[in-house]
Amino acid sequence: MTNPAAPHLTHLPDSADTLRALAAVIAQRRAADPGKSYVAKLVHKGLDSMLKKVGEEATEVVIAAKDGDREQVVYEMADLWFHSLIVLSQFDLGPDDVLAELRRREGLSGLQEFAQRSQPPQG
Ligand SMILES: N=c1c2ncn([C@@H]3O[C@H](COP(=O)(O)OP(=O)(O)OP(=O)(O)O)[C@@H](O)[C@H]3O)c2ncn1[C@@H]1O[C@H](COP(=O)(O)O)[C@@H](O)[C@H]1O
Repeated sequence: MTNPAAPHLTHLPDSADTLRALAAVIAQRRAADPGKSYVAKLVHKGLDSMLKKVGEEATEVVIAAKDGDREQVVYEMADLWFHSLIVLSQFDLGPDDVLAELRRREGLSGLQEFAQRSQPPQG
C-alpha cells in the first residue's frame, strides 16, 4: 500500500522507522541556524526551554483527552513525542533507547514490577 503523499514509499514505514527518521532530522537540525530551524532555536534556548515545552505539550494532551477530542489528542501527542525526542537528543539518546526499555519490561505486569520495588534485594 502506498501513501499518495509519498508514492516513493512502497510500504508505510513502521512507527519505529518514523521515530528513527525524525530523530535523525533532529540530530542534524540541532546545528542549524536558529533563525531557520525550530529544533535549532529550541536547542539554542537550552534544556530548561526544551523541558518547558515537554511539560506544555503534555498538558495539551491532557486537555485534548479531557475534551474527548481524538484528533486533537493525536495532534498534541505528536507534539509531545517530537519535543521528547529533542530532550532525548540532548543526552545523545534516541527512540531505540526508550524502545529497548519498553521491550525489557515486556511480560512483567506493572503491578508486579511496582510490588517488587519495595522488596529487599534477594541474597
Ligand atoms: N515534527 C515536528 C514538529 N512538531 C511540532 N513542531 C513545532 O513545534 C512548535 C510548537 O510550538 P507551540 O507549542 O507554540 O505550537 P502548538 O503547541 O502547536 O500551539 P498551541 O497548542 O500551544 O496553541 C511549532 O512551531 C511547531 O511547528 C515541529 N517542528 C518540526 N518538526 C519536525 O522537525 C523537522 C525539523 O524542523 P526544523 O528544525 O524547524 O527545520 C521538521 O521537518 C519536522 O519533521
